Amino acid sequence: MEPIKPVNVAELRRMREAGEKITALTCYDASFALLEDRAGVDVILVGDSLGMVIQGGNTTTPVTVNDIVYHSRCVAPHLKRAFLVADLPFLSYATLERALDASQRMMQEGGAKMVKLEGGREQANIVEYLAIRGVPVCAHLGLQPQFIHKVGAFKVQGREEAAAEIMLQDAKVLTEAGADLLVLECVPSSLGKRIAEASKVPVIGIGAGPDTHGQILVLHDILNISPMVTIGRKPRFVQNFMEGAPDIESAVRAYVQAVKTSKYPAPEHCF
Ligand SMILES: Nc1nc(=O)c2c([nH]1)NC[C@@H]1CN(c3ccc(C(=O)N[C@@H](CCC(=O)O)C(=O)O)cc3)CN21
Ligand SMILES: CC(C)C(=O)C(=O)O
Ligand SMILES: [Mg+2]
Repeated sequence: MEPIKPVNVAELRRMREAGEKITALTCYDASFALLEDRAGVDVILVGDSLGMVIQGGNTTTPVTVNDIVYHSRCVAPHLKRAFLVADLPFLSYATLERALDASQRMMQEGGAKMVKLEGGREQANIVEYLAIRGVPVCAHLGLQPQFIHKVGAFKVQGREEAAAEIMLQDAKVLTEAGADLLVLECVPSSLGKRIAEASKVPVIGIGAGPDTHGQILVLHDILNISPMVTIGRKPRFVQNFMEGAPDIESAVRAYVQAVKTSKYPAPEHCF
């Protein structure tokens, strides 16, 4: 049997070039790390969404660096192939020094291979500061849940042409600063397509339409057990992959297959 080749930044770029969709999913513990890795998920994110699906809050604001490090440590040792990304939580990258300290912990203690941070061109100096020191960075544009208390609600971003232009430029500035990956959340499909085509690095979408280079969803959402879908309102981009699946691993495999074959997202999941 051939040894398993771990996914890295170069492999993600190759997949984009080859037109192979990148599959990504959040994960917070060992059992699901083993399951997702086995199911062929390419990118695994220890997301600050854990504030909602693990801690039961309404926002990601209370999540700390310790929380992400703890869950990354639960996940990292069990991945043979998947590429592990850790979210930098609220205010953990408010200064260059804090961003570097938090990233050091994510990589050295948590075992993450990349950190993710929210925001546009205003974060470029932080992205550069990390990238030139060997910290791979994923930038996160569109809906930025860490801005919920300033914005008031989780809603679609970049609907106006002026806002779309700014986001396109942000993507360019962030990749020029050294970002190796982009997450694009809750934007019209037309803007998802424009940013994906213009970007020099792979773009992974969530509610960003079918034309990004990959898709990411929150694990508990595809299993239909997150408070947001059972108690609250289900976001448009969420699909329940437990429907028709005999068990959890089959549901995760169905998600991977649906992304790889571009069956997900369907028009009803897009803005
Ligand atoms: N369980 C879970 N799933 C997620 O996808 C998720 C989290 N938690 N926590 C962090 C953020 C918050 N996210 C959200 C939360 C709500 C909507 C939402 O209700 N969106 C409306 C948009 C309405 C509009 O502007 O038109 C929707 O209908 O999808 C979207 C993303 C995505 N992330
Ligand atoms: C939804 C993804 C992109 C995320 O940032 C998270 O899970 O925290
Ligand atoms: Mg997040």
